[in-house]
Amino acid sequence: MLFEMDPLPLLEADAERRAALQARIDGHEVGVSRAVVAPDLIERLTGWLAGVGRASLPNYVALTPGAPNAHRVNRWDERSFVRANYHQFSFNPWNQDPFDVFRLMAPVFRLRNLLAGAPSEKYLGRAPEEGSIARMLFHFYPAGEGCMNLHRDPVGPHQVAVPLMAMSRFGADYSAGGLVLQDAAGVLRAVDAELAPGDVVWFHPQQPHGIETIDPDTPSDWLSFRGRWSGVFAVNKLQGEASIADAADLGRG
Ligand SMILES: O=C(O)CCC(=O)C(=O)O
Ligand SMILES: [Fe+2]
Repeated sequence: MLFEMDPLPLLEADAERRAALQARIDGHEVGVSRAVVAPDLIERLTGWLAGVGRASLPNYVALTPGAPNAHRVNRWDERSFVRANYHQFSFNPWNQDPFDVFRLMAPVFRLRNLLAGAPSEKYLGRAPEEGSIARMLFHFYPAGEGCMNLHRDPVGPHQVAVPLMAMSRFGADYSAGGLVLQDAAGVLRAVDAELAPGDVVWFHPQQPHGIETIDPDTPSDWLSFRGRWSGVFAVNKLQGEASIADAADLGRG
């Protein structure tokens, strides 16, 4: 169900290619950019995050200017617009880290902005723009319990396409559940089997999507870090801002 996209540098350089890509995304087709980050680097990054996840006390940190990067555990947290079970590791552009994640992920954030008609570096500076900032979020869905309800994300000047990075291997790290997207005919389709760590899928924010429970028959263990990682290239409003609409939870599908 995925279509292969032009390489990111070609898309960044060519408005016509971007328009053709966005037309397919608007039609609820799902594109994929292959090997945006090398798999061995993904493995080092997720290994580091798992260590942070085991050793740090999880916290809910409000998104305010200068907020720290954070590790949060979300277990059906009613404060979330979309109900889910996962570890979240959030990175804000004003903080630095050993992997230089915003430099590593910059080509994806730039294309995300250009598709939305925004300057390529928007939201990536040290200060918020329109009350919003780019955030690199790493989500870990533990086997046995990790999931996210089906939902639609808002469309606006900040986004017309959502990029998500695969960071685990279907069939090796887990063998059931994962990312599902509703196609134009209304059928839910699983895509993880078609992805390798470091691949990025691009889809329309209003296209219903979610994470089906990872290996639902496995006893869950929030500290083993057996399960599924993904990378989310987000633009989020700061606490108290109304500039961006909220996501809409569609339940368990
Ligand atoms: O964690 C994922 O891969 C999906 C995240 C998502 O859809 C969202 O945060 O809106
Ligand atoms: Fe989403």
